[in-house]
Amino acid sequence: MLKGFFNVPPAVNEPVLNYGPRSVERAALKAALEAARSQQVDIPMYIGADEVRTGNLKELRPPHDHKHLLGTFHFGDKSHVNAAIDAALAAKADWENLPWEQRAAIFLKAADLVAGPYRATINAATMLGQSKNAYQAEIDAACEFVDFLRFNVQYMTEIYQQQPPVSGKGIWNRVEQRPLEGFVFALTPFNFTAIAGNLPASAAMMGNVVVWKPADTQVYAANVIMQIFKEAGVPPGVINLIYADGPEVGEVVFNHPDFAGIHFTGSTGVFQNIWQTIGTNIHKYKTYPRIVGETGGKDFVLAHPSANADVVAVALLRGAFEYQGQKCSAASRAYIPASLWPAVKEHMVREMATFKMGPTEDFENFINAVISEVSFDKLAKYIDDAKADDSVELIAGGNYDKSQGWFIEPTVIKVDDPFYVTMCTELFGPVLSVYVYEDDQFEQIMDTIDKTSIYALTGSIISQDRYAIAQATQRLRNAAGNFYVNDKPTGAVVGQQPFGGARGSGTNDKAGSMINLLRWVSPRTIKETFDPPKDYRYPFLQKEL
Ligand SMILES: NC(=O)c1ccc[n+]([C@@H]2O[C@H](COP(=O)([O-])OP(=O)(O)OC[C@H]3O[C@@H](n4cnc5c(N)ncnc54)[C@H](O)[C@@H]3O)[C@@H](O)[C@H]2O)c1
Ligand SMILES: N[C@@H](CCC=O)C(=O)O
Repeated sequence: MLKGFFNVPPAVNEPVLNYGPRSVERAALKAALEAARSQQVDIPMYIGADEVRTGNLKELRPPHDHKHLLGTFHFGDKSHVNAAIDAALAAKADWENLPWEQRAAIFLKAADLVAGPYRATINAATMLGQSKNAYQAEIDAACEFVDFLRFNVQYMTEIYQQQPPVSGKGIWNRVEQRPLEGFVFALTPFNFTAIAGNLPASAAMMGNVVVWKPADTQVYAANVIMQIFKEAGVPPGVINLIYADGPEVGEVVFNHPDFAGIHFTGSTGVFQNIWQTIGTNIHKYKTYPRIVGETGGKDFVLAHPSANADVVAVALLRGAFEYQGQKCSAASRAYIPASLWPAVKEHMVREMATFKMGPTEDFENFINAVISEVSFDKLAKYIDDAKADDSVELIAGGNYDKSQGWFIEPTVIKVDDPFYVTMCTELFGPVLSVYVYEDDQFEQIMDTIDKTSIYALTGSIISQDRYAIAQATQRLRNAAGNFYVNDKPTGAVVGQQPFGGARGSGTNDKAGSMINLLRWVSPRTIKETFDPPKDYRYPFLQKEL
């Protein structure tokens, strides 16, 4: 066995490629898209060393082209959840006893595979399966995924290096970071390929074994992630990928005595149900499970009267509509001073008329489809209700069409009531609600922002007045876990802006940071005494002479 204090290559952010006309990366991506469209994949579950095919097939179709079949995946049931847990527990001893540098090597290799030979494949899968355009796929499936893997390896070494600062005379104090006893359950959302890969990988990196269930609408790219993990050398059973009905999986996982933790990203309601179930079952577990959940948002942009109207408009155009507003961080409520509104509105309406909407394979399309018919119908209903409401003014968009794909036109509505339903509820789509406040009501509007929704994920202040920036930073300190000054509220970068919100937005364990990795270990303190006493009597017990 190798012995040494090893350093890992310092993590740096993966450069974002630009996919401009005639670029090498654009050609590679176009070829990968064509290859993916020209075949139908048959996607198994991965349990232990086995690829499991049940014959209970579910179809995968691009959200922007629902007549095209990308392939099918094999849906499982409770027996497969149990099999995945058994496979994880069987792999546990070997995996947790593997020297940490070997685990590090596997995930560093996975990062290089994503950055290199799999880049076009994983981006193409994300573009087709989740309807992200080339740039949105690149910053997610390629760059953020690579960053998660490389930075987490570095944080892992930093965690292992943290040792008690003092060892008294004749004593050596040490801290060991044990993997959790049992298995970790990774439950991942549809909207970020990087998050889907990171939730199982971060727990596994720290020596845990994992059962991973992605969203049905993300299975197409999840399958590529699993191929990368396998090629990188993740041993069988360490990460088991299953597809089954969420509540059915939950019933098995949350009743299992070896359930040691959940790594969740998704909606607030689902997470709150999970937490409640875990609480009810707490006596069934061998250890108190770690509960990590990053959840929904109702993210705000606050413009101060001193703000530049173009900066505000661009923060909203990008923040609200990139990836069709399906980012937990998406700007979905804006507070604009009356003096600035005409210029902001003019800029937005003018530019939104230039948005092209359509399939991801046409690189001119800035806007693509929303993820599913369920999401489409929900968004269409909110738009219809808003159009029918006298207190709401339609500023832009408002149309939708499901004939080819789940297309919702980017929509801006202006509301008279700052607590109108679309100001409070997470819609998860390209609908931005704007409230125009009187210029002298800046302080009052911050109180309104703070109490409008249950969430506290991201938010922005846009201002050229430093006093206003300072005031908003202080007053809104609990309204967002990621706060932006003169920027849009989306696009956090691993290693630069650790990501996560509080209140109804999650446990704020900051994905892609040391804070998150600490949730997947259980420290053991070891005290060694070199010359232990051989008589129980302390000096004070001796008789005074
Ligand atoms: N805070 C963050 O970092 C962050 C990041 C990405 C997405 N999100 C949030 O995720 C949501 C969008 O993703 P989504 O639609 O995939 O979320 P979702 O909650 O519908 O699904 C998340 C996962 O939970 C599973 N699931 C759903 N219902 C379940 C149940 N009753 N029991 C067990 N499992 C169940 C799904 O199959 C999926 O794998 C939004 O609310 C968004 O804000 C948050
Ligand atoms: N981390 C991403 C959002 C992830 C949630 O969907 C961002 O900062 O935009």
